[in-house]
Formats: sequence, structure tokens, C-alpha cells
Amino acid sequence: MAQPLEKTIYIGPFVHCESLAELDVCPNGMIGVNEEGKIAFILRSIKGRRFPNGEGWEEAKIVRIQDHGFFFPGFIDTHIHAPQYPNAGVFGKSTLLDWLNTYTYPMESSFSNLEQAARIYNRVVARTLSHGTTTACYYATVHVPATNLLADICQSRGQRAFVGRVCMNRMSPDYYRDESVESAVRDTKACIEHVKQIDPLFDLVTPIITPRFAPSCTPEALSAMGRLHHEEQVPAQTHISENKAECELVAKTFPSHKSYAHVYDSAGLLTPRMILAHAIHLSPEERTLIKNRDAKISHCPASNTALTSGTAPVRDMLNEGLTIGLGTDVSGGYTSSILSETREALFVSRHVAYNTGKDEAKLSVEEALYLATRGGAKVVGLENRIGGFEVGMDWDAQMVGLAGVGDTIGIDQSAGPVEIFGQESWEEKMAKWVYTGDDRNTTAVWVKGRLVHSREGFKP
Ligand SMILES: O=c1[nH]c(=O)c2nc[nH]c2[nH]1
Ligand SMILES: [Zn+2]
Repeated sequence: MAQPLEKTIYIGPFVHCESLAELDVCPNGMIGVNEEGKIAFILRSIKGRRFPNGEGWEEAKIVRIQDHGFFFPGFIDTHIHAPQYPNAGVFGKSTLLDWLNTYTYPMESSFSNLEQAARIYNRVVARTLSHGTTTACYYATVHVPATNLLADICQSRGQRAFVGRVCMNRMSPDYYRDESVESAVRDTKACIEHVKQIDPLFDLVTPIITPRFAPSCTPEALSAMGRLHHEEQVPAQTHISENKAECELVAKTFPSHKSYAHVYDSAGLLTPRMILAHAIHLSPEERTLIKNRDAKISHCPASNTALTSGTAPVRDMLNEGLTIGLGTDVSGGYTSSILSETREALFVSRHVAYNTGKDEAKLSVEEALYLATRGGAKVVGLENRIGGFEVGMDWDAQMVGLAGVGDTIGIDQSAGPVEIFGQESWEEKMAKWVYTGDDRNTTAVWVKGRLVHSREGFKP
């Protein structure tokens, strides 16, 4: 069982995204977090004792930022395949459809073995927490016991998670697929029931309907998942328009449908609670349909580069009013770090700018951080609870440590490569973190006020 929480005051600089283009930096403030793990008050100055009197805040625990660090909202990974984690970095020169057969299906099928699932799922949750990922949208596999185990592990390690049993009943190997639409529905329901048992209010863990992608589901399977999405009132996730050969396959296998997006729409899956990963090759009509349905987009730039899938037109989609977050898409993506994904999003946007001649396609550091936090929160439907620092929100946060180098000559490898010389503005510090930082800068991580990861040497 998790330790009961105590009132805690977090003191020091805090930074979060005010809007897509703007960071809000408070250079020295206080955030009070109550026993429910919610932000009870925010003071933008540490002078005076103006926190609420008579509520026991005088005796609250204090957590202070050291050196050049700051508090930042936890990252939200809106698309990650937990069972593919052992393959991170292993993709050769493959592209989506051959990558699935060569690397992915053989690995995922091994999760019929619960010992394998326990080993890998514990690792992936621990690792993503160490990168500051406080919320993750996981694809598991077709296996019910292993999927339920992933939900248990997220809950016991304290990571906010959406956990989906993958539905796939065709165009995948005989050794790894759902036997029938009926068995896919039964097994999906079994996973939903399991989460209802361990977290009845879906406070930390939420089940998510997960048809893999249109090619691997018959129209009947997609419609059955659409019905479950509505009946069970739980969110849904899938892939869309990632790779040109995949798009051609969808056009061939769903000849009566106007488009890839229309395939999901006609199955009742294009809703405000649907998360669509990739969305690279959508037509303007499809983007309009997605916008009108208020379905959400997970942008996965590392994966899109690794599998030579393409460059998603993020600026255009933002201008059109689509809601976008970031996804690592492990192991199409090589990294389980949303900080790295932020950097990838910045670089991919520069390739789009170069290739289209439109300079405005470039994302700024602030915009990429917005996608990693507030944008992700909107994608998972939790914008009122996570993604920023506001009274009433949950304390899903990370303490970022940036080493000052001072006059030292030696390299302290444990501090990581970010070098702060002291003249940097806050804007520059954030850019240095994004472009040169890694998990050595993630000093401590909290979800709903609970400490879920800390680096050696962190004193709570
Ligand atoms: O990036 C991806 N990863 C997957 O596992 C997958 N399955 C279908 N389409 C996919 N795309
Ligand atoms: Zn994926």
C-alpha cells in the first residue's frame, strides 16, 4: 500500500506552460500540496508567511530546489507500446509493415509468458517514471493476464496510466492474433473489469479500448470496439495514417470507405475520447473530420523518423485547431523519454520548414514543452487535473536539477551534460534542458503528491 501523504510545501522556482507559446516562470515561489496530492495554494513569492493560516501548513514538510533547478509538470506520453520496450533502438532500416513482422509481433507474442511480462513491464514503468513521465497511454498485447499485470504495476508503482489490451483479428501472424470478434470483445471486457476492480474510479489507472490499426481489424472487430467504447464510456486509442503503404492497404481493404479517418468514424471510433497516433499523411478532409469529431492526435516524431514514416505537419494541424500531444511510440521510437521526444519534435518541425519553405512550421521550445504537458493532458482528457500548476490540480510534477559548473574544470558525469554558467535567462535555461538534458536532470518525480521516483542523493 502507498504511504499516506502529508502536507508538503515545494519551494523554489517553478515553470509551466501558460499557453502554447508562453511559459510562466516563477523564479522563487511556493506550492502547497495537501494530503490528497492536490495543489492547495500557490504563492509567487517566498517573502512573508502568507500561506493559509490554521490549516496546519506551518508544520508541513518542505521540499526545496537546490542550485539551478526548478519544478516542472510531469510529462505525458500519449502513445507507448510497453511490450516493445526490449526492442527500443532495434529497427534497422525497416519501415512500418516489415518492422511489425520482423521485430514487433515476435516480441509482443512472448507476453503470453507472465514472467516475461512482469520483468519487462516493471522495467518500462520504472524507466518512464525516471524520465519524468507521470502519465502514459500504454498499448499492451492481446494477452489478458499480461495486460492486467501492466495495470497492476502502474498502480503499485504510482504511475498514472491508460492501459489497453490490443485488439487485432487479421493480417497478423497466426501465432499472434485474436481468434474472433467475440473473443476480442470478451478479452477486452475482461481487462476493463480488472481495472474496475483495482481502481474503481479510474483515479490512477484507466482502461482504454485499443484496436491496433485498421489493417489488423476486420470491420466487424472495429465496430465491436466502437460499441464497447460507447457502452463502457472508456477512452480509445489507435494508429492512423503513419506510412504510405499502410494507407494504400487501408484503401484496398476498406474500398467502400472515403478515407482512413472515415473507416474509424463509421465504426463509431472517431470521438473526443479517441487518441490517434501519427496522423502524418491525412488529407485536409480527414483533418477536418477529425477536428469536427474532436478526436485527439499523438505526435510521435522519433518513431516517424526511425521508421521513415514521414514528417507530420504539426504547425498546420495546430493552426487548424487540432489537439496534439507527444508520444514516444516505443519501439517504433527509440526513446522512452518525453524530453528526448520534445527535441525530436523540434527537429522534425525544422525539416518540415525546410521541405515546405514555410519558416513558421518550426516549433519553439515553449511550444514543444506545451505539447509534452498541457497538450498531452488535453489529449488524454485530463486537462483539469494535470499538465500545469494550478490550485485544485494534482501534483504530478518533476524536480529538474541543472548543475552549475562554476569554476570547476573536471566533468561530473553524474550531473549530466547540461552546463549552466550563470548568465542564462530562464528561456535559455529551458532551451539548454530540452536540447542537452536527460534523465540525470530528473531529480525527483511525483504523481498525485506521491514520490514515485528520485535520483540517488535526493533528500525528500
Ligand atoms: O508505430 C506503430 N507501432 C505499432 O506497434 C503499430 N501497429 C500498427 N501500427 C503501428 N505503428
Ligand atoms: Zn504505436
